[in-house]
Amino acid sequence: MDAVIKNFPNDVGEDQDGESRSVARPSEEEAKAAVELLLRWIGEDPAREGLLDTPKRVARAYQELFSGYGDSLEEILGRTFEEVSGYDELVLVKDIPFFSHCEHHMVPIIGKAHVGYLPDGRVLGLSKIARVVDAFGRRLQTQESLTAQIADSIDKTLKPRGVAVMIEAEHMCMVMRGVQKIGSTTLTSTFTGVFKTEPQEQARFMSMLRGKD
Ligand SMILES: Nc1nc2c(ncn2[C@@H]2O[C@H](COP(=O)(O)OP(=O)(O)OP(=O)(O)O)[C@@H](O)[C@H]2O)c(=O)[nH]1
Ligand SMILES: [Zn+2]
Repeated sequence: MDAVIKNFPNDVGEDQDGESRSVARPSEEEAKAAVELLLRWIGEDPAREGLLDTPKRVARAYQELFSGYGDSLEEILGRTFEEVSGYDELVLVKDIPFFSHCEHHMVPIIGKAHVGYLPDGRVLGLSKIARVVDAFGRRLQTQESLTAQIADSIDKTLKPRGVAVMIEAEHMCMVMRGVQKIGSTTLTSTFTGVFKTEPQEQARFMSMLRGKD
């Protein structure tokens, strides 16, 4: 064991029960041995030339694909600034591409996130919204949790009048295996604040998303 990483599956530093959690992290050698085992599990020979460096490559690729566990939401969302022009209308960043992995099969989820909020004096740098999507996307996920985590983290740190998040994604566990439904898309949405309490705000988000505003 060479380190202990904090696992933040559901929120900024908390698990689904609201308690902070940490898991023991194996060494890179241990991770490589696990990949070698999986190679044998699929019927491969880890000793053949083409596969000699594969455990190392996979262990490193996993570090990149799952780098979200190391991202600090406080750092990403900590820098907000006052909107001096007095703009207090909907800010919508749409079509943010992301790659995630489903927590059931550990295969890719490929999709787009649409994130909107109604400022209450302070605004976020636009790139930070895309960074939040990546920070939660680069973890094992369900689409529902991903949607809720993006909304919650922006809601808690920026404290806007409301946050609206919609995600459209294709789950490779439904495409490449199992029911094999190529082209099926899953849509999820979550609303906080006035998007929840005022139907016309939610309708405005939806029509702006569809380009009708
Ligand atoms: N709600 C939800 N379900 C998901 C998501 N990603 C994958 N799943 C589903 O998780 C379920 C896991 O079902 P299980 O019956 O335990 O696993 P399985 O035998 O591999 O299921 P099949 O995919 O039907 O073959 C499947 O129905 C997947 O489609 C997600 O983001 N949200
Ligand atoms: Zn899956």
